[in-house]
Amino acid sequence: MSQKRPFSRNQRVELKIDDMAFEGKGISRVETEDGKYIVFVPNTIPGQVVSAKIIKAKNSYAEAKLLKVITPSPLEVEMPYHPIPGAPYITLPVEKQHEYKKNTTIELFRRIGKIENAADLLDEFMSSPDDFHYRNKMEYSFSAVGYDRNTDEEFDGFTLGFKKRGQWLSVEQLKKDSGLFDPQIENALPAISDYFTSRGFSAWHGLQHTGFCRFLTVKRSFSEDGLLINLVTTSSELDRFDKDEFVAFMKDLLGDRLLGLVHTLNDDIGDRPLTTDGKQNVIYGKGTITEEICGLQFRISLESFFQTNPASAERLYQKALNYVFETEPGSRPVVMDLFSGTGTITQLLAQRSTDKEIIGVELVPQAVADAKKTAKANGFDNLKFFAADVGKFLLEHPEYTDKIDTIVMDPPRAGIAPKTLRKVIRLNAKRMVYVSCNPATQARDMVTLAEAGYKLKKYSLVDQFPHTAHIESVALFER
Ligand SMILES: C[S@@+](CC[C@H](N)C(=O)[O-])C[C@H]1O[C@@H](n2cnc3c(N)ncnc32)[C@H](O)[C@@H]1O
Repeated sequence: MSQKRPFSRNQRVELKIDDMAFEGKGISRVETEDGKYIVFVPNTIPGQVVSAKIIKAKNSYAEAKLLKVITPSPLEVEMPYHPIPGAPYITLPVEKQHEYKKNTTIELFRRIGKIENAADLLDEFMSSPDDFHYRNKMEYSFSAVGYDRNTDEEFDGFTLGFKKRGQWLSVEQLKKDSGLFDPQIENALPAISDYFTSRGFSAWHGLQHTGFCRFLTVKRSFSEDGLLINLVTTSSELDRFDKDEFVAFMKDLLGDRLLGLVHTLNDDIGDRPLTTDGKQNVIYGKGTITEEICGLQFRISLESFFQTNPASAERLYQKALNYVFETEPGSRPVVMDLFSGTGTITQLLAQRSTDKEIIGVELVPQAVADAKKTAKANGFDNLKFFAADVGKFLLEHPEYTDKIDTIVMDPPRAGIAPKTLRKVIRLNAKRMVYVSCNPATQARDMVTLAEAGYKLKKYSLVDQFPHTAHIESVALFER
């Protein structure tokens, strides 16, 4: 039934949040003459009263952007951390976050994936081994335009921290640990800011394209208990920058935990830390770190992709592997890992499946090169990696049809392109284990798989990113 829209675009409204939908979208049910009208407000918590701006107004619902929380929810608890845009639900107890993530994903699989018994097929909801300080990388921005969360105002001044939610210019100075990453480096950010301001260095101004300090990106190895830091600057004030003094300062701050310090020169106006022209110098220690997952060693450079919460990724992978190996392995000779990235799953498959040919297919050549290197270092020689688009690869290799018992696939957030999924189906595998960082696209793909005779047997959900809206899913399909 259509009704009159109670709100128009750009209107500022005050809303009480009643419930939560998939992806952590707060739901406000507004009383109108025609009944209840729904407004979705991402980054809000049931029970909050918020000020929001309508960005889309349809007859049946509207979407709004959070401007400010006016009254907190009775569900929220005090946190000792600096609030950041990347952790909008940190004040909601983790058990409550799990409840919302679980219920909204079940509902999504029911509604979009057409899985009527989605609640019964949930095998396990797995929490992250650590609910706090679980991340292994963070990117901080320097800015000449600051943001003050208390007054909600911008000001001219040197800051180092995270950008204000939803925009790219102003940055709020991170004053202490955010609860997500490494407390030692985050508690030290004010001192790093002071280091540069006391020596008269300027911060990047995103509109004027001027300034020296641009980004501080940090990678952390849990197994080495150390940090690899990349300072990104322009060349504008380079003649005054004393690298040795900066190294000494950082060593003093971090001690033995400083594994490497890289200085990247980036004069591009684009808002990205890494440049393409290679002006990167290791000014202290080493330029890569290593991490361990399920007993395998991975070398991580500044550029390479690696799971952001390794301890939780380990649980996710173990679950995926259990789904692959819990049924009778079958006699077909090939196992395929599609969208294989840096080859983590491929190598874990090789650990447990020595008599099969194991194939990884991944689009990004750099990731494939990393995968080959780590596979060699970990002693696997029954692996083949192809740098190719999955759809194109399958078109060019019809010989794998009927040769596979199990396909593992871990596509990006956008899911699997419909044409590519049809090619995967044509391989005629007996089982598919589908790992997804976006259950919304996985739900869409479930419909295509069901039409092709692949029945969802069970799935597990993994809370890889506590305090955010994200949830990972691993699902087993059988023909
Ligand atoms: C979620 S990641 C998979 C991570 C991988 N399992 C790992 O542990 O490193 C998805 C991967 O799919 C790759 N990708 C995206 N589109 C692709 C395509 N059309 N064909 C092949 N790979 C693709 C991305 O580059 C990315 O590495």
